[in-house]
Amino acid sequence: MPQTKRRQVSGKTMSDVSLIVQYSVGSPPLILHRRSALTNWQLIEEMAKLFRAVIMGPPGSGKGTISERIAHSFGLKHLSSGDFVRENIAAKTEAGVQAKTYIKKGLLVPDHVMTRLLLPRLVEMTKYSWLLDGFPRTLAQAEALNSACDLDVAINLNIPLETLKERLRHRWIHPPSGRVYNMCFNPPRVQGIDDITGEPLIQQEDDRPEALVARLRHYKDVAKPVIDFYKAKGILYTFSDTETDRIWPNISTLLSTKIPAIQTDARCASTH
Ligand SMILES: Nc1ncnc2c1ncn2[C@@H]1O[C@H](COP(=O)(O)OP(=O)(O)OP(=O)(O)O)[C@@H](O)[C@H]1O
Ligand SMILES: Nc1nc2c(ncn2[C@@H]2O[C@H](COP(=O)(O)OP(=O)(O)O)[C@@H](O)[C@H]2O)c(=O)[nH]1
Repeated sequence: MPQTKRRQVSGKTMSDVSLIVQYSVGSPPLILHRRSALTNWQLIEEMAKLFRAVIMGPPGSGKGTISERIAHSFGLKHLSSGDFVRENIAAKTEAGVQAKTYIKKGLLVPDHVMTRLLLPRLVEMTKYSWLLDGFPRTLAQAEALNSACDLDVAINLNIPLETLKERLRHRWIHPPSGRVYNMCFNPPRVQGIDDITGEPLIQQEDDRPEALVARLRHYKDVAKPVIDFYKAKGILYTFSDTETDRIWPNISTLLSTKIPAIQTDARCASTH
């Protein structure tokens, strides 16, 4: 698992060896004394509780930007539904071919195609902690996800309409990778050019203010039941502000209380 680096301390016998488990980048390492190899390995597997979260919010609310910060600071895998869709389209999988027909028309991919495309990818991630960005967008997707795994946290970004319009007016993307820039907030090194590949950036048609109002109306309709679903589960955390840099410390504080809490539980278990 990416945030859980295990290494054995050398120079000791197998029955005496300690394991150092680091749950997240920068977190204090948890040292486990290995009295009996088999039982403690089993214990460690149980203790290595994985962290699973989703991030929701309207277009332009900063899901991608904040997900990158979370992934970087807490060592979680950032799973983007948009990236999965693009990968499947590029690989011409059956779900990818179907998804492409909807995306070309500027539509959301239907739930059954989206879950067929995404859930197998989550199965590949069973050993990792992750943050899922862009899924679920509908109640049907939230229910499908719920039957596949237990979530620890659902982050909900609540950003004023005028801020969304302003951000998307300045959003430029690199379509093959999904990399996102903003001419004010995080501009590319050379205007209109992707930093990594040197390829041209584009502005999406549906980031125009006229298109955004319709997208937002649709978002509100489909997101409300998802938000209610996570609220009822007691895992919903909503953040409201106009600036990512002001939201970020609050999200960071929330996650640092959640991720070490798992570590503390594990430490208790190791002493019994
Ligand atoms: N959970 C989903 N359900 C349905 N369609 C999806 C989902 N996730 C992605 N898609 C499809 O893939 C496309 C690209 O997704 P991506 O999240 O990268 O961009 P987006 O829709 O412009 O999101 P945002 O503006 O919120 O960043 C979407 O426009 C949509 O057609
Ligand atoms: N001005 C400004 N732009 C931001 C801020 N946070 C994110 N952005 C930009 O706003 C746009 C939308 O952010 P993004 O992360 O793509 O949002 P998403 O659609 O929810 O994934 C991108 O161009 C970001 O670079 C912010 O606090 N201020």
